[in-house]
Amino acid sequence: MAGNAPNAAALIESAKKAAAFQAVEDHLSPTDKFVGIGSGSTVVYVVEAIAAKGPSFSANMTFIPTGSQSKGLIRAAGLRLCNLDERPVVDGVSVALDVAFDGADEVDEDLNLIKGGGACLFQEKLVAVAAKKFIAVADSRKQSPRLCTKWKTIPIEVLPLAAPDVLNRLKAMGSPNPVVRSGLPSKAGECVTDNGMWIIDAPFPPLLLPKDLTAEVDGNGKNGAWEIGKLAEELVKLPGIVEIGLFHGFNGVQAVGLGKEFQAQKPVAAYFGTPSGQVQVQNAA
Ligand SMILES: O=C(CO)[C@H](O)[C@H](O)COP(=O)(O)O
Repeated sequence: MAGNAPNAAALIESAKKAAAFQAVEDHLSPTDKFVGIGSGSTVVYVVEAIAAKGPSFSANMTFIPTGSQSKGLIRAAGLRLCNLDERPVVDGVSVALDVAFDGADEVDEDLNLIKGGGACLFQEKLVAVAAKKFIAVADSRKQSPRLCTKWKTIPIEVLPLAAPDVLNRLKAMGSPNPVVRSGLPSKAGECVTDNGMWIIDAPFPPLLLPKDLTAEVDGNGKNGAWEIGKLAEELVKLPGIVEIGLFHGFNGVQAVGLGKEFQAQKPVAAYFGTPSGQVQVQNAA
């Protein structure tokens, strides 16, 4: 019956679906009020999983999108939509999202992420940091010990006017061949984000974790090796860069202890579907 065996693409789709359904089952509580919905092909199944719970489950929930694809998914599923800047303000502060679900391009062993393969990284980061709890969903190809191992470039959202200077600066920082992402095959010219910006894909050698640093290896890029936090710090300082696709630092649970609510970029858990139908969960330590 080999002719009836699912092909590789179908196995990947079912892996994404399994991860999304399990993540929703484990992390979406019936009492949640505000829920972030990310972008990409795996998040489609997150919305499917929520819709499958029936209208009464989500009747008191409001869904916050990370871009136009995500907005369309929320609307098509008949869920209540609210833009990030339109959520209620209590005691002078916009209410936190109870949970946000999003895909990822690569996830390292400390739950740092590369995002932006779908060019939605800026709003994705805004939604992630507005959530008490951020959950990543992916298929197991995205699991990696260090970022820039499998997904070899960091997506960077830039003001178009600044792109030539940012490209030069990235080269000076050790990125061998950063390029402005093309919109082809669907759009001639550059890929334009939901925010009217461009994306630069900047290759870097595998990124170090703080625990990789030693007296000999300080992770500041001088020997080509950047530690994630140091690289992120340098990149966001560059004029013209609007946001970067590195999600790093601490997660929502740690943020409360640090008094840094609304600054947590990392997920508290990542769900990976495998081609064999299993779901592997990587929880924050
Ligand atoms: O960051 C993203 C878009 O900017 C996506 O979440 C990421 O590219 C993963 O997408 P997919 O689920 O299709 O693999």
